[in-house]
Amino acid sequence: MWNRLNTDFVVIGSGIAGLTLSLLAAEHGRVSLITKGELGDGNSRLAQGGIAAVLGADDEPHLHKTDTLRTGQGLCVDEVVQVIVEQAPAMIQFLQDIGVQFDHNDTGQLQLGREGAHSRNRIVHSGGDQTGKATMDVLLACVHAHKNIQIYERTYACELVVENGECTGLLAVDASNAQMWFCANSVVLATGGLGQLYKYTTNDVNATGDGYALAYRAGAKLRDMEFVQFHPTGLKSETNPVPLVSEAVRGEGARLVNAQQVPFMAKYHPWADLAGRDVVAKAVYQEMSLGRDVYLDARMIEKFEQRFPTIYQFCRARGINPSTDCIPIVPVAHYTMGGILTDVAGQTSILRLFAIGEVASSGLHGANRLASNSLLEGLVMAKKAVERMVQLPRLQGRQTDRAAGQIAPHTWDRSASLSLRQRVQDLMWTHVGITRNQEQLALAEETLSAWLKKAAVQPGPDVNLLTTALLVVRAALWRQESRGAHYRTDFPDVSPAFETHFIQEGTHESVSNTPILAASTS
Ligand SMILES: Cc1cc2nc3c(=O)[nH]c(=O)nc-3n(C[C@H](O)[C@H](O)[C@H](O)COP(=O)(O)OP(=O)(O)OC[C@H]3O[C@@H](n4cnc5c(N)ncnc54)[C@H](O)[C@@H]3O)c2cc1C
Ligand SMILES: O=C([O-])CC(=O)C(=O)O
Repeated sequence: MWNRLNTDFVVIGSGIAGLTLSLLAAEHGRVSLITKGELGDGNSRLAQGGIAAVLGADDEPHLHKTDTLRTGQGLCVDEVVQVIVEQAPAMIQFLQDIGVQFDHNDTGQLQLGREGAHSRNRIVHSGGDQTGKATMDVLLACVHAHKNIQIYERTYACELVVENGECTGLLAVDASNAQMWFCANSVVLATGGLGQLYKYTTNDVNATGDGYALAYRAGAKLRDMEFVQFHPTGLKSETNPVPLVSEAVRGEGARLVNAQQVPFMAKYHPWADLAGRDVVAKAVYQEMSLGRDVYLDARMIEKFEQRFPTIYQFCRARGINPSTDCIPIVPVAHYTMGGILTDVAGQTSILRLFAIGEVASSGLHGANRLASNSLLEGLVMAKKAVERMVQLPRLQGRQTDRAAGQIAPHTWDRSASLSLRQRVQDLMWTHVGITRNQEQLALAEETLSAWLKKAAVQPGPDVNLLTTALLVVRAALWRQESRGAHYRTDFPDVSPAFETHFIQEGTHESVSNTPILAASTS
């Protein structure tokens, strides 16, 4: 039996987006905060480079906006970019007010770093390359201290409850398999990305893309799922996740070199090592396809250990000293630009269902995300969503037992089976990776569909994993061009005919067996 719990806001996910939203919403009512692992798990605490915000004397919001739009290659939503870059300095101030200590220079000003495709220095960071951890530690302390926030750790969000076109709750199971039905005035998906669909990724093990599948099954619209960003500089390693070597290292002067220690990026782009992430990842991939190993030469960076302590430790653990050795690197799956379609306040296509952070497609990133715009998006969209949610008329417990009753209680395995996860990761890496083509994608679609058919007998994480993988593949098949992070070897150029979005809309009826059929463009 689903055990009914009444609350005002249900928040799924405890990364930067979920924690910030919980804190702000808790000023207006009771928050139930649900997270798959321990509080604060996910990608946010791994963030290295920092948070982009216009704070320098030579910078202006319109420059940050221009950089974001250029990098997104025609698919950003202007209004959303405008709002997010304008709100950025206020959100940095918010973090400082609650206790986050950003790094300062000798004159006491915030130290502003540089990353790819930014025309100005505008990345604030903390502890050198520990921005995610430093920010999350403070947010976690605030959330723990707030009496209006009830925390549910090791609890897996299974299914959204939709009644009469409105999202009225969530079904979840905890580690003891207790089945909870959260009835709320609004439900927020802050479930992060899908990097774990890929064999090589920087993403936390929890980033399995559950939120996309939940939203799809509830009947929500998803946009631009083909755009998965590959970071050019994962530290060459067979571990999961692969450690990241931040783009900020190139911002401090490091250069990509071949085995002969010759820099090569200038031949690919005028901005060389600080070109957009898609350009650099593709260049590294091309060099490697010619059988050449690629390295990052960071030997010129003074006091590397102080500026990048995390990366320094990653390297030292593998016998590399960044001050004397070049660092072997590989491109790895890193970020999901596409996601659950939302407006500028995180409202999805289903009333009372919100999506914020990496799981959302707010329109900030388009076909390719500008570095350090993601933590920023999570912060701003958390604020915007709360402002909208508190205006909704209250449901006041109008949820009917029928809604949850439609979904039979299950014994949920809370993690996808290991062998299936590995098979999906291998398939996605080889067929839906940095480059893709019709043949590879068609085979991936066929294979994933067959696996999904088998898995759908027992709803759970396997179904979510496969559903999300299929959403990526279907979108990649549709986009017969190369734009941003999506590179089709059979359609290598940008096509004006595809300067548009790909929308996949779930059907609410598909709640237990997930046929992925409906798709449209807008
Ligand atoms: C190594 C690395 C470095 C990065 N560096 C930067 C950077 O410097 N600057 C920047 O802007 N961006 C950076 N990014 C990207 C950025 O960190 C993420 O996009 C961002 O943190 C996402 O925040 P989020 O709150 O949306 O999701 P996450 O922080 O990933 O949190 C998702 C949460 O949802 C929970 N969850 C998922 N599914 C379920 C479920 N079914 N039930 C319950 N809970 C669930 C997870 O457990 C987790 O708590 C980096 C990413 C990585 C991986
Ligand atoms: O540190 C990095 O390179 C990662 C980063 O900024 C981002 O993903 O925005």
